[in-house]
Amino acid sequence: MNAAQATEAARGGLQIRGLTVSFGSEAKPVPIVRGIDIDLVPGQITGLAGESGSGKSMTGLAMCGLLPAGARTGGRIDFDGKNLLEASERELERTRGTRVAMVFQDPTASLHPMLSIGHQLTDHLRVHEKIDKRAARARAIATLERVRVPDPETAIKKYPHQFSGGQLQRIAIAMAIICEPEILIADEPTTALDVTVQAGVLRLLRSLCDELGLAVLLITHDLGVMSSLADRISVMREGVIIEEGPRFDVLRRPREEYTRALVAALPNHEPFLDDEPAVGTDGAAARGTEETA
Ligand SMILES: Nc1ncnc2c1ncn2[C@@H]1O[C@H](COP(=O)(O)OP(=O)(O)OP(=O)(O)O)[C@@H](O)[C@H]1O
Repeated sequence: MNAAQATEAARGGLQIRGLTVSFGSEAKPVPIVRGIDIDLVPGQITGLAGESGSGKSMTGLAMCGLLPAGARTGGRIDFDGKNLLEASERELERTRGTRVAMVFQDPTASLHPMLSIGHQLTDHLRVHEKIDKRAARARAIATLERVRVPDPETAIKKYPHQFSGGQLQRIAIAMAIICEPEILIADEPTTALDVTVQAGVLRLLRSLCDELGLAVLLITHDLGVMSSLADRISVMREGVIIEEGPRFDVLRRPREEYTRALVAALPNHEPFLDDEPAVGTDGAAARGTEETA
């Protein structure tokens, strides 16, 4: 580790530098991510916005060592003094789900349909921590409480099909945070949800970020989602970050034509143009009423 990396490691969070992801052969590479920099800071939500196919998900997957077979990477993903791109599969297994966790668009992707919620939460915990069954059950209940799943004592006995989409996403978030990770990557976490429950899940992410000091990467094509949540926003286009900055700078004074078009396309973008932010960068809205549907 050089001096600069040692300083970053001491600061915590995660730093992506010059990340590239490509497919195809070495002779004919198809670049997907073309040398991007992103900082994930404890207690902050970093938004990664951009249209479909711009490389957002590949960026998130690279951070977890979950890129599809055939993907080639370059650059660095520095976490705790190590470049995750050079980590062995064993090291990645130890990190993934415990220190760097991911939530996907479809919560059922991280839940087994035939196992009770309690079984899945405690199994996941006990794979990674030396903890007896009773203590694991208590942690599962406490984590479900933290993500505002009603009646956790009953919920742990139920199966995924017995919950609504919004509740399932909360349970998937519980799976992601039960081992107390430092980094949470949320890839389109509300895209599949009914609009009436989206806001509640987003507020939950904000409050977890604030309460647990999580460094969150929020990936979404929907700039509207960022507008109420992210501290900083990076806008990605064709594998490149074309604009980056504090949320209200990016939304109110976009420098790039592409970002301006994204902002203009929002159905109701007036709040971002107000002098007073609709939601403070300190996550004020997150502390408001939180529906749990
Ligand atoms: N296994 C693969 N081989 C080759 N190209 C791939 C593979 N998987 C994904 N891609 C390409 O990588 C590009 C970026 O995909 P990515 O999923 O990161 O985009 P995105 O910005 O997250 O968009 P979306 O919101 O649609 O998921 C896409 O053009 C896709 O076709």
